[in-house]
Amino acid sequence: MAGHLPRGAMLVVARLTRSWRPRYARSPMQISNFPVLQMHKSQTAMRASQKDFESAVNQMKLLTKDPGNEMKLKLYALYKQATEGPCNMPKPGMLDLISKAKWDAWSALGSLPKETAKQNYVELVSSLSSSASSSQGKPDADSKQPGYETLVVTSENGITKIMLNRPTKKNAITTQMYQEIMLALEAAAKDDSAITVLTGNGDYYCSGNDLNNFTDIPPGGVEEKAKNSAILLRDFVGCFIDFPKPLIAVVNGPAVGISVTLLGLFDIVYASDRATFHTPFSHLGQSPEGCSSYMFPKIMGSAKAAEMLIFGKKLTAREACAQGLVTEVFPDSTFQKEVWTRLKAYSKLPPNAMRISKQLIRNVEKEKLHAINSEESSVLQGRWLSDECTNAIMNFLSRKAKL
Ligand SMILES: CCCCCC/C=C/C(=O)SCCNC(=O)CCNC(=O)[C@H](O)C(C)(C)COP(=O)(O)OP(=O)(O)OC[C@H]1O[C@@H](n2cnc3c(N)ncnc32)[C@H](O)[C@@H]1OP(=O)(O)O
Repeated sequence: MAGHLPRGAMLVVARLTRSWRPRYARSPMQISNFPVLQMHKSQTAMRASQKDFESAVNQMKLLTKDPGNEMKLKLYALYKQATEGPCNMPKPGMLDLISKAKWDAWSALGSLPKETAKQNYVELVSSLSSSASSSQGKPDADSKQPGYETLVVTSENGITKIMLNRPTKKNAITTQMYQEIMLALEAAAKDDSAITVLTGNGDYYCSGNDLNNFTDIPPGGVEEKAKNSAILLRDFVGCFIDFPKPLIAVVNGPAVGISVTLLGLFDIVYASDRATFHTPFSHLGQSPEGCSSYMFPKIMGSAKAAEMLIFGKKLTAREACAQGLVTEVFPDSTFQKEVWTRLKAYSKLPPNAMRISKQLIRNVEKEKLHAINSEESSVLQGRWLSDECTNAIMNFLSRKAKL
């Protein structure tokens, strides 16, 4: 919670709990009696109907364990979005902290369609039931994997899903999140799943590097910070280069910066027609990473790659598909249903055959990709120390500039 809400909101949002009295003192938890809450996440995504939504809403009323303030805000926001659409309330005053926290959570969902909000709500309630039944010691094959604060990682039906989970910050990637994604990929490489999926929670896929990462300066000063960041970047991208199984990006909304460049290292990229693809490196005084300086010209030709990587041209999903960066675009209203139906079918293909085919394709240029990754990281290390970059980040952090 600390990283996700303003401090003031964090302090007072605890007061939300007063009107959310846990019922565990009164009756035992009965979540396991509600089949909709035992559905797997992808199943709920595929099937979320009005009935599922209403069941999930009813189930929340019976929840006996307090899910925590952050979760309550997420559920509140999704409920409002699902029933009323985008936030239509006037922004509450600064001193009305509870209403402000709720307003922030709702408005962070932007123009997320009602249907998607409904599905996400059902999924979230389902994930609560998974962790509730695990904590009761019941076997739970599709439970949310523990140990991640910035991600929701689930494994079921042969699919490991890694979901970026900072929706109120548009899933901007913090230093902790880089580390957790690496851990999740490392675990997914070894687990029983056939395919691995990366996606985002909320209205964004990912807004790229969290620009606040640059404000945490170690005792060695900015030079040490730049050096450590370059090492982190190289290791992070290295995990994508080496990932041994089919890796699929489910781009649920706009994507910025490193979340776009990395797409060149995925095997499939499915995008909602609401998604956009933006790499504003020059605007930020930075330079491309994620092996995009090699992969983008290879995928889309050097002129189109230059337009994106040098001039920061933002592509729509359809443009990105025409350029070969995206595999297929789906209408946002049916995106989750269509994509997960497709992925579920792919996950049933023989896993070893898929793994071997992927490695044949990747091994041809794995060494080259590692060399490019090292070079891009080293160039960025220098960029991070430049005035152009420092000024751009200061502008964003002082809210003078937005993309
Ligand atoms: C180890 C280091 C490796 C570095 C690798 C190199 C990587 C490079 C890149 O990824 S470059 C791209 C960096 N990203 C950006 O420049 C995006 C900055 N964000 C924006 O321009 C906008 O926030 C937006 C267009 C993504 C969304 O605009 P809008 O819809 O108006 O929402 P808000 O701006 O109000 O955003 C909501 C909330 O999220 C915070 N936020 C969004 N993106 C970032 C970000 N990248 N870093 C930090 N914070 C971000 C934003 O500040 C708001 O927070 P608040 O509610 O004000 O607390």
